[in-house]
Amino acid sequence: MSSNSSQQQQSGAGNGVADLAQGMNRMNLGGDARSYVPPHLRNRSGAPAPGGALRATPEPRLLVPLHRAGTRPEPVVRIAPASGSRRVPRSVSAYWDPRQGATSWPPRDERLEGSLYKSAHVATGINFSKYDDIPIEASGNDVPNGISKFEEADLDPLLIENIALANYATPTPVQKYSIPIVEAGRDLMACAQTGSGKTAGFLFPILNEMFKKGPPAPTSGPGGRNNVVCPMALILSPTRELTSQIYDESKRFAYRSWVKPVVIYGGVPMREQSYNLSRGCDLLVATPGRLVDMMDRGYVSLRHVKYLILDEADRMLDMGFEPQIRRIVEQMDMPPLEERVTLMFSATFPREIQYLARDFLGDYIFLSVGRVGAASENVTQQIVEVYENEKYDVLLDILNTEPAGADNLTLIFVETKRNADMLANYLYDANFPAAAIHGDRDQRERERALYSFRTARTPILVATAVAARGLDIPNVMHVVNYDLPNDIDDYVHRIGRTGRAGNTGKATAFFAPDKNRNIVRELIGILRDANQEVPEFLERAANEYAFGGRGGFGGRGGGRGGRGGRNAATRDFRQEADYKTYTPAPRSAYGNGGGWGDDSWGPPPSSGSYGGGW
Ligand SMILES: Nc1ncnc2c1ncn2[C@@H]1O[C@H](COP(=O)(O)OP(=O)(O)OP(=O)(O)O)[C@@H](O)[C@H]1O
Repeated sequence: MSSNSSQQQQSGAGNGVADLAQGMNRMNLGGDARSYVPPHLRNRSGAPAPGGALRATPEPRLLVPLHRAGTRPEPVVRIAPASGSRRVPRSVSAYWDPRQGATSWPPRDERLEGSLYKSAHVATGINFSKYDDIPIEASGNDVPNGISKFEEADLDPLLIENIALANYATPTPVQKYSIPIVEAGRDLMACAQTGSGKTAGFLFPILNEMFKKGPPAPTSGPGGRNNVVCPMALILSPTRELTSQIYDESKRFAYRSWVKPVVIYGGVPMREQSYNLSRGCDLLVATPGRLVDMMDRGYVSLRHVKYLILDEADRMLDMGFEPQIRRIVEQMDMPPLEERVTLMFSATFPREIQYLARDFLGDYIFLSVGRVGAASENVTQQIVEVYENEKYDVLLDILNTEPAGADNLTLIFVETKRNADMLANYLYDANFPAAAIHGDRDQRERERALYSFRTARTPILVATAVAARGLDIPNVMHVVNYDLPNDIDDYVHRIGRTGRAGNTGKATAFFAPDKNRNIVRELIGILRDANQEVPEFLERAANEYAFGGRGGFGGRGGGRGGRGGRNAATRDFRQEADYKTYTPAPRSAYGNGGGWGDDSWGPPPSSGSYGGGW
């Protein structure tokens, strides 16, 4: 491609056994964890003797962070030598010389590699190469050429090694372009289908730049404070689980480098997170609410941020999050947009959000892989007409016909937290081991539910929209929309929990004619775009809705695919004729029916028409 606008789960009472067993495991772990003293802290006063009696962990004090203010970074031992471990205690400065760059890498650690690279990787499926057939459009000024292989990019040798360890042979389309775009120092708004590798699409280029450029020169902390951590890259994402997943991915690719990723999110005590921060943080992965808390308490400063990434960017700029994002980006100490690289990624980018996003981006490149807001063609979609009172029976039929199991995890979406708990309980009582995840469960319960789903102890997970975006869970073969969402983009993200990385999957949606007519036209658009069958009852419902005087086709903004549709056909809204004069509809006219806030903060919806939280 050349330049210039180129075409180119609460476990209910029923599932208590699995939860209890796991809870006990955790309790044991917790006890061990409290007695454990890292080797480099042993022999300090107050530390228990190895094997000694448990004692309460003292409130961790802030240690001197990597980017200590006012001095050169002190050698900070990042990996403590455990007896019998092959890890060698070395300081960061032993691997990084400001004049020569990386001088050597720490030795490989097979045990660590085993946990970093084996457990999380989803095998790429038969349709992986088909990603190459998806049309790519990159628009903006001076669009850099894409790459076709990782080797073509000027990647740091350590990153290449880590990519090989992850078994990534070829870049996905979004990665082919994001790498050179970031290398050219450009801002990016990237829209690509669910499961198509967007996470690596932003991690690879920012880690690459960080590996090459090294840590920033230390400067004084705000107000002369020197115990504030100043990450060089900040990744924001809407949910705790997704944030945690991105952190895991960043550890894989930052392996053996000087870059230390840290994760912070709500729902868990701050103490451990602030302790982790105090040990140095170069790449921070956060939910907005917890980040604001940490900044207000003076743990974090953003003044060294060179790379700002909004994953699920359309969600991050939606009404529930926008005020926090503005605060973080515009009202704290983050460098202005000319002095940082800002990247936004999602599978959906409504026009209104593209409009808003301009406030955070410089002269950005818009990259779309396939149609903006389209569902992955790797997911076979089936829509079933079911009235509310029939849903449970139809679900049992499905589960009896296609039993969920270790290789066939089934994810069921419902609209309300209460229904999530109730349905999981009913299923459990009917001998279908199910867990539930939603925003009213505490974080430990949420993690337990997700863990028991991933490990197929409960191969059915009933979820609210909290699990709709970004989660990459191997072997999710079937997504059931027990309740359809009010927002078509939520539908696209939900069904995108299956059919990932070139694998195929199946999605079944219960269309309730009495409730779901508001998204019928957009749903038809999604089905057609993905070459799926459109059932006759849907066409009929669309016609009835159109002539029933209920706001006309498409509801908000004229419907998908039409001029002015939310995910406009013309993709980059800057290419539309009315771009200069365009002003979005009042914010109350759109948004996300699924919920609000980062589930640790945020105002409740002011309008009764929304889903009432995750
Ligand atoms: N180049 C690659 N080669 C092989 N597998 C890859 C490659 N890039 C990503 N993957 C794998 O593809 C899966 C999906 O990637 P990822 O979670 O980044 O998708 P996504 O586009 O962010 O999806 P979503 O829109 O749902 O957030 C992951 O299991 C990841 O490990």
